Amino acid sequence: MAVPSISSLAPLADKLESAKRAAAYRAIDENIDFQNDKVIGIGSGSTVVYAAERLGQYLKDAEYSALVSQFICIPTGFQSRRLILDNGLKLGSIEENSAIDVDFDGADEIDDQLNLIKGGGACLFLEKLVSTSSKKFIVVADYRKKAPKYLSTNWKSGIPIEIVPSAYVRVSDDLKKLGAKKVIVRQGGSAKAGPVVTDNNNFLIDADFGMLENPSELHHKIKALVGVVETGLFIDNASRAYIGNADGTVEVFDK
Ligand SMILES: O=C(CO)[C@H](O)[C@H](O)COP(=O)(O)O
Repeated sequence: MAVPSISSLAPLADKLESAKRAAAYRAIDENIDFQNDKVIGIGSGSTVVYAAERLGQYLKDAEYSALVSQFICIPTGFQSRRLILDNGLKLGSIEENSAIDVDFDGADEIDDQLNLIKGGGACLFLEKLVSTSSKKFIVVADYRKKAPKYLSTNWKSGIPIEIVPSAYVRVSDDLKKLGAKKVIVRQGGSAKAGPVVTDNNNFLIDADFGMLENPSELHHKIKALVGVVETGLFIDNASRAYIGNADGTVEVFDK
């Protein structure tokens, strides 16, 4: 079955979903070198679902099938592992494939320098490991994610930070000393009594520092705290961002 052209797709009932799909499909179409790429990163969240779906469509297309069936796809957590398997793609590990050709992932917010806040889905550590191991990191997102200028303008939940569980009190105190207005250990809510546990058996803190004029400096200060595994600030990492709009158009931003 031939890969359907984007212009031939019927719009989805939900405009937001159509925007995510348009961004993710175009990102896959324009950023994979089918002859030469071998290792593909597949991130986490609701937008990258469409990126995996698009790659699955290429797998079913006789023209691409032999090449795509040889692609090794590297996941960023449990959800993305399922996306890879459910679309018939070959699952690999970062241990065996530490050099990735191109990675596709979502974002919680994107500034005008293509710095990102990530970790809304609790997968930030593996997302950073995979994206920083990739020659190209392509962000796929909908129109709600573009910050007018600075990060933490639209994303109000704070910066997600993965921490070693036993350090949660110490890190919370240290984050307040760094200027955080609000620090929360992320809770499972009605789905789990107690903190969210990441795919790496760690906890997450969401720390609200207000609007971020210098996300790089803040990232380095947080990263230096004892007990911090990684921050959800992705600085100077993304190569390009595809942002889907409600009217079906997609904007592309380059680093
Ligand atoms: O960082 C993430 C998970 O840790 C996701 O990529 C981010 O939350 C974006 O998700 P969505 O595509 O659902 O908006």
